[in-house]
Amino acid sequence: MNNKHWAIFTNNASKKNNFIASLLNGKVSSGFNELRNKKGSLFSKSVLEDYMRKEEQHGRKIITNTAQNLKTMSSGERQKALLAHVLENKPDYLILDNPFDNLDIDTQIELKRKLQNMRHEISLVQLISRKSDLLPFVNTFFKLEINDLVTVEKVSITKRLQEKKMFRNKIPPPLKPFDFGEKVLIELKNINVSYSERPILKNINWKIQKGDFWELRGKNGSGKTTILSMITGENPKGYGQELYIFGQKKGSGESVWDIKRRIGYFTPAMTDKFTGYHSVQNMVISGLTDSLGLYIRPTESQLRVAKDWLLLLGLWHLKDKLYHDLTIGQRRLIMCARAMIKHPVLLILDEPTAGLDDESAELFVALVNKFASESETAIVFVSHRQEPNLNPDFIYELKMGNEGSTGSVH
Ligand SMILES: Nc1ncnc2c1ncn2[C@@H]1O[C@H](COP(=O)(O)OP(=O)(O)OP(=O)(O)O)[C@@H](O)[C@H]1O
Repeated sequence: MNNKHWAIFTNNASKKNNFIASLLNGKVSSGFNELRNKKGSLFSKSVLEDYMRKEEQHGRKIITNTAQNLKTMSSGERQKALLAHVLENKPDYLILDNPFDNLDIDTQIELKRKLQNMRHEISLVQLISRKSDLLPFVNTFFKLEINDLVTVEKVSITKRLQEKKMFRNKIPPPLKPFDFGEKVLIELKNINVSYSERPILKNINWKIQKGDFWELRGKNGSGKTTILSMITGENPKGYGQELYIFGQKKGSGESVWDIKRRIGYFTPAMTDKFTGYHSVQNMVISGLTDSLGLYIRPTESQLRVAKDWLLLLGLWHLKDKLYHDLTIGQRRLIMCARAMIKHPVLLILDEPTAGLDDESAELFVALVNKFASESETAIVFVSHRQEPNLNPDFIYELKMGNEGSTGSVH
């Protein structure tokens, strides 16, 4: 049987959730008649997050019968667990919301192969924001313009944005000078980590110096998040090891506050989930006060530097709008500016382009490149996407092995 399969191209303004809910509730739009009265399942990040919340609330595993809970699994391990779970219910069709986000290249290939193999048994509806993710056997194409489905011909790979259209101004300088004098910011010497006797990291040696721009690569489960939690001082496995964070050995009485105030951290979950009601301008300024959202009256100089950032991003006209009312792409840029505004000693960007459409991802990467070249901040950028325009100075790559992942510098 030749099933019909759909790709729905979304951008950051598309109301994906409305579409998904209607389809699953049997309100089938024209163009999807084959799915009428059929049983559908959803494979998405928000479904995974729901299960994670439920596991925590009920204190037991819900979709797996392994010893490990979803929360401590790597993103790739979670995605695999969810796919197995949604297929157990034997749906007639499966909605896949950006299924390749957060997956390493090999796991993406494996998932593509799996979906290809089941294309005769099950119909697939792929919601897709990066055109390079398109499943090759999909035969029907739509675009979701806010709430409206528009038929499209197979969309060609997007045109590149004109460099000159991006960010003409310089990165606004910090209000206060850089506050760490030494060259070496972070040093991991022969770091080993294992969980329940399972080795994860083996003899990791990594030095991050002032102004370095690093990309951190590695397959799902190779230990990238574990390394980041070492750098931010949050992982207790760092005790007793040769881990130096801003000059201080882990466990030598260092202040968590001192570490945190020197690090700008950006991850999409924190952007997309933020629920307070703050103006765009205040969200940017809150990066100077180490709060998420502004709870004090801003000073003149804070207002001035926020204006420069918003002008740089081309979002000055939105300064009084609620952060909530922006598109996802705009929110990510604002949160990235929020993390950069004080020129932290170290900026960590954890899968920052996941879920963005091609154009927004390109804009985001251009902002990071510009910040790297015009500031003294060191940057660690973690991504599976291998963003084509990212310009890191070095790549730190984790390679998985039986005794844990080892690292190398390129
Ligand atoms: N608290 C924990 N208890 C048990 N196992 C853990 C814990 N934290 C992490 N792990 C395991 O350590 C391994 C490395 O996880 P980590 O999240 O660091 O990988 P990652 O490289 O960030 O993966 P991904 O790219 O999929 O996010 C995984 O196999 C994970 O299941």
